[in-house]
Amino acid sequence: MTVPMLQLENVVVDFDGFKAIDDLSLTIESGSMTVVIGPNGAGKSTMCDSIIGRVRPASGRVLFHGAEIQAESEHAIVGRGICRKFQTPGVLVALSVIDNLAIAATRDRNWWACFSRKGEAEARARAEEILEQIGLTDRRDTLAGNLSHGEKQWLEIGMVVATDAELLLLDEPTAGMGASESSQTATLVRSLLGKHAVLVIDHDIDFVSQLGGHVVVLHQGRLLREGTLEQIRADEEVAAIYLGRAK
Ligand SMILES: Nc1ncnc2c1ncn2[C@@H]1O[C@H](COP(=O)(O)OP(=O)(O)OP(=O)(O)O)[C@@H](O)[C@H]1O
Repeated sequence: MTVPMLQLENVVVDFDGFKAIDDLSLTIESGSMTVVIGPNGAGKSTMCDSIIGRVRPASGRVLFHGAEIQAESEHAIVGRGICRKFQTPGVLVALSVIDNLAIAATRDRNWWACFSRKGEAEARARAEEILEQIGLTDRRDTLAGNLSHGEKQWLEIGMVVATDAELLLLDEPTAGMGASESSQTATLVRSLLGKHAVLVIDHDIDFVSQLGGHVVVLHQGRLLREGTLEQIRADEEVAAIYLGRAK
């Protein structure tokens, strides 16, 4: 029997008696796409926080390739190959696009990073590849601070990709984007699958439908439903608590 890449087993996250995550179990396979939706306060960000070690579950387990990681430091979890992009772009605004990517590609995920930095040439080559993948070739030498909001988001996705993490967590990658940029983002995120597994949190149902992944609906910290978007859309309870409300 093969061990799934990531498993949440009965995870509970408790903030002073309030269960932000309540007995959540979830499996993510290598190379796959999982899209997490749910109303405000459903626990989506807290779920990601529990995967990357930012919050500690009160009970339950988080397993990466079968190893328990719920008590590990964020640093150790990044070292295992899990990397998160936050909603707000965190690019280095005074550096060019290519330099941002090269720095991200240089960072060695292992704890001895300072002794074993990837070769400069290797990192530059990887940065050029990613530049093309994120569609910013013609912005190569532009300072990141001069990019549009959408371009910054793509650069940051590129920086997460440059870490070569196996599991990428993308928290609202289309925040602040228009329809055309969102659609390009969906194409970019889909292009990452296979080499990476991607977990996306997003509110925008058009974007979710363009991603075409396995959809998980959280509600009050619990897994309400999971399935294809079509199955989720057809579910009356989901419509009542989430899709109906979003209309
Ligand atoms: N550090 C904290 N201390 C106390 N309560 C918290 C903390 N972090 C989150 N919560 C609460 O936990 C619940 C889940 O929050 P969370 O941010 O995970 O939801 P979400 O689904 O990501 O929401 P949104 O879509 O609005 O970002 C909310 O009721 C929130 O107020």
